[in-house]
Amino acid sequence: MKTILKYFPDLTDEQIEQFSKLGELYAEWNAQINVISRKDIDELYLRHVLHSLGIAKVQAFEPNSSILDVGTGGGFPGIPLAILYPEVNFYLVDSIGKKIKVVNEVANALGLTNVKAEHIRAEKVKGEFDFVVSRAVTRMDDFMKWVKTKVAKKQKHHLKNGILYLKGGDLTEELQNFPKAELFDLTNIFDEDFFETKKVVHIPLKFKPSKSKK
Ligand SMILES: C[S@@+](CC[C@H](N)C(=O)[O-])C[C@H]1O[C@@H](n2cnc3c(N)ncnc32)[C@H](O)[C@@H]1O
Repeated sequence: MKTILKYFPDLTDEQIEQFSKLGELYAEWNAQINVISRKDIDELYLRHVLHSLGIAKVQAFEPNSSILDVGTGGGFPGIPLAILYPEVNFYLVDSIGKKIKVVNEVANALGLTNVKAEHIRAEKVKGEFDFVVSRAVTRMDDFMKWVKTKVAKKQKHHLKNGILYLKGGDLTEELQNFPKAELFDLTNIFDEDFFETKKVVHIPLKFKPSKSKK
């Protein structure tokens, strides 16, 4: 928990309490339904919580915006981001029902009213969102096929939109079809030793305004 406060010193008491409860909640749920590897549960705050919050250091979310977390597993990056942004609406999806059960249990135990979690494949999700976030789900090409139609084309009052994907490895080949992708290295954002998933890929999606009919 100290690691979180080091990089996010302005948390409210409620947020500190919610982040503090995560360790116990995941340990309890992981004993019943394995959603996090044993090795990682011991380093939950570094490897999962702070790691997920790397997205917030790349892009701050505006109140009332909507975020889709694709392949959230046990709730990453969605749950830590939902604690950090209580006024933002999060929709967490995964194709495995028991993982979504854990996400719902954790969100309820923390009183997170800004989280909706559903057992549904990414390809079947309806609606549009200001941002799509994700961590370690699939190759960039496949991922973009699933999600590119899910980023809001009308930007309403929001100035920004796009995709924020936490991904590891050498992304040169995977990103060659996405020239606008920007890469942010977590080791430049946090002074911590992360494991292999070190990059936040940000793909801003700009839409041309539709031409008015004459
Ligand atoms: C390696 S896990 C990562 C989980 C979580 N994002 C994390 O970082 O801890 C990948 C997750 O993606 C989910 N997944 C894979 N294909 C999916 C799809 N088409 N739609 C929704 N979820 C999917 C899997 O069920 C799994 O929970």
